[in-house]
Amino acid sequence: MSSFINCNHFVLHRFPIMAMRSTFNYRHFSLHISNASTQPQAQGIETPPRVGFLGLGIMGTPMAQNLIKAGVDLTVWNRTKSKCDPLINLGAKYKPSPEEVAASCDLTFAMLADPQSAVDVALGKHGAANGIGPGKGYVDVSTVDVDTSKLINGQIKSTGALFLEAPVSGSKKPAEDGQLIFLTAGDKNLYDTVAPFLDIMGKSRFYLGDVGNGAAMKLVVNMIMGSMMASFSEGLLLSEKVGLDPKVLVEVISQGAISAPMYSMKGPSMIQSHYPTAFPLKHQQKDLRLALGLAESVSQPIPIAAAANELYKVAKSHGYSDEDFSAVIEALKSKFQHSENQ
Ligand SMILES: NC(=O)C1=CN([C@@H]2O[C@H](COP(=O)(O)OP(=O)(O)OC[C@H]3O[C@@H](n4cnc5c(N)ncnc54)[C@H](OP(=O)(O)O)[C@@H]3O)[C@@H](O)[C@H]2O)C=CC1
Ligand SMILES: O=CCCC(=O)O
Repeated sequence: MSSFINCNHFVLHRFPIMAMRSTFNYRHFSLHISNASTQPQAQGIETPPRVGFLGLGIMGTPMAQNLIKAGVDLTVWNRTKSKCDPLINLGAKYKPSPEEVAASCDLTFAMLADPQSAVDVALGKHGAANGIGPGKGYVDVSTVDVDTSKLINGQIKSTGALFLEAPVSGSKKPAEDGQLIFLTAGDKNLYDTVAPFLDIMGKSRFYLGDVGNGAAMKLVVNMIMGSMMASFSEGLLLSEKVGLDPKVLVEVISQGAISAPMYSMKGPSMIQSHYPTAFPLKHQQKDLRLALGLAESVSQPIPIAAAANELYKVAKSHGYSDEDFSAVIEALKSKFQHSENQ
């Protein structure tokens, strides 16, 4: 049913999602969360774990839905309460603060917009850290920078709980289909404990060692993606300007060495100036900004990503923040290039 591939110290566990869903039974799941300062809790006792989910945006909602559909005992919270309602209708419980979610659950996942919101929800006034403690775990699946992840890790660990960072590769559709890729780092014990839940929401998971490595991996991946999308945008517009059919360009690319699913998925709608949001442009620009900080921290030049970041900033300034990141092409259209040069 599963295969284990060892790549040096990185271990990739692959489980076909359907196989996982058919074999996962939370009623027979034993919770083993321990660290140096705590004894294993409920070890050997078949306890249905209570799972919390904080942050029900584009990604958090389908991830939480998949947990509910798999039979997980789920408690949700979101800053805008109305986004909890569809999940409550599916059977989720609700608590009015991250603190109360963490206090009432064994494991708490968080899927927040950016570093500031991740810190606020984890460490703020009624944040999860106030309700968490020994025998519990906190899994932050948001895309944040290394320092933010380490800050949250330190505060969560100081309560006696365990911490795992687990940002995801894959967008809205993979989230809906339970096909995300988890880039995890932190407490290995917690990683092992949450693996069945990651396998409900995703198709693969990487354990990358110390806290910060998951955040860094995610930022490198999204740095590449942001630059690819900017370059693709230039190609689409250039092809059109020289009298080529951009639809044919998309087809040519799809058959060659630079083929990527992203181009085939986003190209046709970009040609029609249509950007249905899967990954908001503001989040792609946030990731490029954070990747630039990461590169700065080790004096690594990333001029292509720096140039791409400027384009996303232009697109944001013209109102495309909440559209899909493929709307970066708008920043290259003459109307905006002209106004930027004035
Ligand atoms: N969309 C995508 O394709 C992917 C996104 N990601 C990453 O996942 C994370 C979530 O992305 P996505 O779901 O698309 O984003 P959304 O913008 O759809 O959702 C953001 C979530 O964060 C909450 N939030 C924002 N600010 C605060 C705050 N100050 N306090 C409390 N909650 C807050 C929002 O609450 P509210 O509803 O009240 O606004 C919402 O639940 C981001 O880090 C993103 O970079 C990773 C992979 C793919
Ligand atoms: O962070 C967003 C990633 C989107 C994707 O991997 O398709």
